[in-house]
Amino acid sequence: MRLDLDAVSVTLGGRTVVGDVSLTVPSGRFAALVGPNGSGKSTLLRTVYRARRPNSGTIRLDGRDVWSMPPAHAARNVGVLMQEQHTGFEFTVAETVALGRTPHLGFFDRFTREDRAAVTEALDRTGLAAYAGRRVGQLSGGERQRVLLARALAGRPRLLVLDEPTNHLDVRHQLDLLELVRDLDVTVLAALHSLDLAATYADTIAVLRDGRLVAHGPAAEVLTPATIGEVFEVKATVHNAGGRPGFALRPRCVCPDRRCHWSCRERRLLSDAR
Ligand SMILES: Nc1ncnc2c1ncn2[C@@H]1O[C@H](COP(=O)(O)OP(=O)(O)OP(=O)(O)O)[C@@H](O)[C@H]1O
Repeated sequence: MRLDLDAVSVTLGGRTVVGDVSLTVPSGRFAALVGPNGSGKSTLLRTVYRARRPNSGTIRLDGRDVWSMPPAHAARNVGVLMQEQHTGFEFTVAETVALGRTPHLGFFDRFTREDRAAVTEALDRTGLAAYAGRRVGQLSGGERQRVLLARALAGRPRLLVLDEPTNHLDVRHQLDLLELVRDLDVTVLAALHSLDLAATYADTIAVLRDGRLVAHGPAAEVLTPATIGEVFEVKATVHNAGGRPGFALRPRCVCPDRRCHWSCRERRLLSDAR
């Protein structure tokens, strides 16, 4: 499923937090959204899965405006893994994952063989088959994150929107999740904080700063020392890590006293605010 964002802007609290963002993710491709805290990544993702209507601009799935289509149609096509998503802790893993089939069911519909197969497949793919009967409240944060991914996959989406999907996951499960997502035959738009993971798994990287799209393209073209340095305010060196860019990052001093650490940056912000 092709995703097109055209001049998308969102204003919150009188401030433009996403400004005039246009980008395309072709069908089956994986685009990573990177940018500093507060740069508008989550807000932009929310416009795609219909949680936040943009003030202007359009979002199209295979050419159809997401905000004009019936909500159920969007829900059947778009799987979502948000930050800090809440789940009913008293539900079992299987029950939670089964909720991912909701957009496919009418009000009085019963679970069909296809629904059950989709849930089983999602549990298998995320390595959760053995957890099916466990209560979600008894799981670790990382295990719960996998349950939420399984719930998104159970809907057999054609577009996956992921907001920091590797939060709470240990290194192996971060890799497992992104390998799994990359190998699915779906389009992916994922906000990631790790430049290394973005460069390893995404076909293209979209860089946001202050709500604006600074660059979008293959990692080797976009994640340059100059762009990383400017956008994240760090010193970056980029090396070849097995055919894709790898990064060494150090703090960059932005203070008059040239002391590179958080507290001096905080002091500067405080003195600017006074
Ligand atoms: N409801 C709201 N009202 C006012 N401002 C908001 C609201 N929601 C978000 N913001 C602001 O919009 C900006 C973008 O927030 P957003 O959560 O999209 O950033 P982000 O890039 O996802 O950040 P992070 O990496 O920290 O998750 C932030 O400055 C945030 O404070």
